[in-house]
Amino acid sequence: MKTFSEFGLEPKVLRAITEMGFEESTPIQEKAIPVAMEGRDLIGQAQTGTGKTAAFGIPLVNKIDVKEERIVALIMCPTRELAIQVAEEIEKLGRFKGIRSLPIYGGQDIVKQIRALRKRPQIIIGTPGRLLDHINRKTIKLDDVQTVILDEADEMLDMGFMDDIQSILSLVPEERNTMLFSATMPINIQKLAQQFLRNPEHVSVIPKQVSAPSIDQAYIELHERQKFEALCRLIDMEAPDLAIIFGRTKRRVDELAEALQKRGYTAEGLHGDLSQNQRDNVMRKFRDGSIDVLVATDVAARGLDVSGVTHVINFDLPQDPESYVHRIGRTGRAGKEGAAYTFVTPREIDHLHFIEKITRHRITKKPIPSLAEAIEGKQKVTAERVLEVLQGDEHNEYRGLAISLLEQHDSVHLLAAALKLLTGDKKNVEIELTPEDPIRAKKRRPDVRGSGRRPSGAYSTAGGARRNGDRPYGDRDNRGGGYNRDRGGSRRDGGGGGGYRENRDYRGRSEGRDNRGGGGYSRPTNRSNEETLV
Ligand SMILES: Nc1ncnc2c1ncn2[C@@H]1O[C@H](COP(=O)(O)OP(=O)(O)OP(=O)(O)O)[C@@H](O)[C@H]1O
Ligand SMILES: [Mg+2]
Repeated sequence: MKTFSEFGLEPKVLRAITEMGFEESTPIQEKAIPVAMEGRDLIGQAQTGTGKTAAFGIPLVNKIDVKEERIVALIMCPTRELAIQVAEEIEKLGRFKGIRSLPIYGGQDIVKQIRALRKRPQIIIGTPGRLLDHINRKTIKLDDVQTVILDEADEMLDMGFMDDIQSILSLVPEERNTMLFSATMPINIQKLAQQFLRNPEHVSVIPKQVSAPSIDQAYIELHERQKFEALCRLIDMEAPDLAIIFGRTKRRVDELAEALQKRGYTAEGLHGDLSQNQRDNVMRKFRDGSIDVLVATDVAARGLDVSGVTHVINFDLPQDPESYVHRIGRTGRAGKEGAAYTFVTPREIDHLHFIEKITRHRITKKPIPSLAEAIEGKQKVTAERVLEVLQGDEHNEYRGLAISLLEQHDSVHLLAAALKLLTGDKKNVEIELTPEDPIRAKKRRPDVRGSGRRPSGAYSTAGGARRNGDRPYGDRDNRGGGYNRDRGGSRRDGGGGGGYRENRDYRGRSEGRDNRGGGGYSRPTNRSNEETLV
């Protein structure tokens, strides 16, 4: 691997990279940085968590003149959280140079954004909808833009941003450098690239597996009603530093976060029905460790980079293999190890095997953790905490008390009692979640079924293995069309007792949109997508 000093970057940029703790470039960076520095258009593909942001961020920050008072670069991202995250990374990279960058996204006060724009940022990082708003209000001018970057391009198209992206790109001067990053290269991305990129260099890191090898993948087969108990045991057993739990719908996420809180875990939910402020708060708390479990819909599956995420748990099986790869890719980032667990109900087993086939990775079956394993896990954490305190000297003030207690009691008993107190008893709150319908594999087109063939051609690389150029699930415009989700209603728990009672209370579900599989949902074209979609 190359060190960053070999790219011929400015000393100030190099210094920023060093301060960020990057020593060697990642494979995608090694390939992409020289191409970008030559000013060539680029299409980039690489596995999750391998530093794509810096792959375009470093050459971008390197080439911008700090004296510039106009917007010279535009980065488009699918979600607000990603815009914020990418902006933070750009900010860090450009610190010593004094580069001014600004995230622009829906849900944030537009007047505040207009004020921030007066500080003459050189780089704008935005979601397409809100960007277009500013362009129409003439508060953002693209006449001087020399570099455009599309991050998570396939996701942006899936979210219905094609029209917006086209409008935006057609306003940028043709004489420019364009870079497109995408996990997959479906036909609509290829068309977009043909339309807006000039003789692009394909920069891809082709992995044997689609997902990062540093992620240990397992699944647990269980019934819907066993999921919550299994989740608590799994968390206790594994004692994650930080965990992300994915639920299928917004309702699911809300219920799950609340249920976990009732059991004494520090968990919060993240989905698109929360206000921007709430979303920012949850993300901040998760990043600084004041909560250690984030329960999320697929809104958190793409691109989000929180260091210290040791576990991803798919409480509900994801809709498609691609979503699976992105969800589990929230752990095992930047060369670290991670564990991914997926809950699968018996009726969903076929779907899981399909995910295995497309991702070309075997997912190991594991049993539901036993109560004993859960308790053991919790006890281990307590013991570790005690031993950690022992390292310091803050416990010295308890020595007197310890001595006097030991004079009266047996040492083992005494320590056991203290450990019990520290471990805390699980709050035995009865929890009921509204059951979700199982995911069922759609009837696949015969040419795709079971083929699992390797992709070929320049366009089908990393992500191609998943997609295979074809769409195993049909067109994503109506993703979910084949699942039973689009009944427009769902069973609701009748409450009472330990199990589920069906009272056939069907209700309309806006949550369906979390997975873009809800009833009657088709690709939106309105500009407030990023506010409503996930
Ligand atoms: N050369 C490097 N050395 C060490 N860490 C790095 C390096 N480059 C990037 N990182 C860190 O790796 C993490 C993942 O990077 P990033 O978010 O850019 O991944 P990504 O490829 O965009 O992933 P995704 O596909 O999920 O969007 C970040 O925390 C980033 O700071
Ligand atoms: Mg990314």
